[in-house]
Amino acid sequence: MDYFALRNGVLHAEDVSLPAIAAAVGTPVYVYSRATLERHAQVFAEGLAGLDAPLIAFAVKANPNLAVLRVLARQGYGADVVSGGELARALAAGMPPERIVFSGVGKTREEMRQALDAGIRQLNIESEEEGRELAELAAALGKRARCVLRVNPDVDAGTHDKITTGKADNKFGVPIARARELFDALAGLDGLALTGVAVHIGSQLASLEPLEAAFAKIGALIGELREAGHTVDTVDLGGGLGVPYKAGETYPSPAEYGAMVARVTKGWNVQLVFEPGRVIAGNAGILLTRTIRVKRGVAHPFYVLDAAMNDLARPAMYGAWHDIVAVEPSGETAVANVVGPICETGDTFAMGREMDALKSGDLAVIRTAGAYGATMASSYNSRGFVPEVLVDGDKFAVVAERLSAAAIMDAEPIPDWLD
Ligand SMILES: Cc1ncc(COP(=O)(O)O)c(C=O)c1O
Ligand SMILES: N[C@@H](CCCC[NH3+])C(=O)O
Repeated sequence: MDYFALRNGVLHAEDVSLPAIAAAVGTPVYVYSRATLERHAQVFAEGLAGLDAPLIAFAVKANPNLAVLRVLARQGYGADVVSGGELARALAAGMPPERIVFSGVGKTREEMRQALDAGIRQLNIESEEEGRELAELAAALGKRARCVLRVNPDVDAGTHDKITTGKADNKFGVPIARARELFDALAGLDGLALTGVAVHIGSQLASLEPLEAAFAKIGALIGELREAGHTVDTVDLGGGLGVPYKAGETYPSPAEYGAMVARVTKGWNVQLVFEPGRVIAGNAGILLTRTIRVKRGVAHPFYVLDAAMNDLARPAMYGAWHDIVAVEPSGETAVANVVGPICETGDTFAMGREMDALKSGDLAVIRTAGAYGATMASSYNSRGFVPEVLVDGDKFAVVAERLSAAAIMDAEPIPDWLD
């Protein structure tokens, strides 16, 4: 069921018409559907129903909005965080520390301390140096840091190069071949309780095969570590499930993913942790925008939107496709270039795209923008930060205010010695 659907010719988010949101909040604006977030959270959890009490930790980087996190916390979700800021958000949204895991290749000492103070479930350590620093810090605080070792299985996830994380030359994790040696070095340290492994090979995966290949390598590693006398009670399988960005595309379902995981992890006898991001939030959000100008081009017209690459970076950054549709489609289609107003040629959402015809003033929607959308926004060209709205049935609320260019200027003092 699509909670972003036409009703009497007008696109709605659940029971709220998008023109009503545009009138109240202005554009561009991200709009999230609570019902969609909840359904995705439930479908993902149901996909894992064959497993013994897995921990599902939403990858906060995908959508760190506090209201969104609160919705997921209410679904029993925990959080996968990668910075002190994300940790603070997960806690503020009501995620219990025992459901929070901390990933990331460059945790600072201060962030480690924050994690220890909060008493989170585990830190996923990514190097020997990090493990030693954490051990020393925890011991000094009279604690033992619960942690797992993130390994790099050298598996090609078959996704965009910039979001592949499990190939040998990527910065993430430690080479799987060194895992045993690092367990030998770290597991005995006073300040550490190193009792598991983590793996995450990339994002927007279109196939389960690379995941299965990576998980099989983890299975072999568990045997090797246990044989060497180490405890392995936790395995964090990361996130990565892709979602359709084009109408009609299909991706592996959470049920297929869960069945594969159940088959591969049979007999592991560990607590499994999952870190889904995009599959939960991606199709739970859209970017609502207004057409500022329709400009004649050589081959195709340019539709200049009031949303730009600073609001949604994915097309400029990865050449990513997002469907773009009119909020009140006239039934006419056109072939157009869809761009933002920023002074970069890369500020382009689509080139030569057959789509709903738009004229100046028309509202349009960029779909599948609930993950890695607002969270990657900037204020480039001094456009301010895009606001966010959460819809719940027939009501909606601003859950992130527009941070205006003026508000940003307020945080930029000019030193008096420049006078
Ligand atoms: C460690 C880690 N876990 C989880 C995720 C979430 O990935 P996705 O949004 O593809 O599920 C990411 C991002 O790729 C990540 O780096
Ligand atoms: N930002 C990326 C995903 C990165 C995943 C982070 N590990 C995207 O929009 O597709």
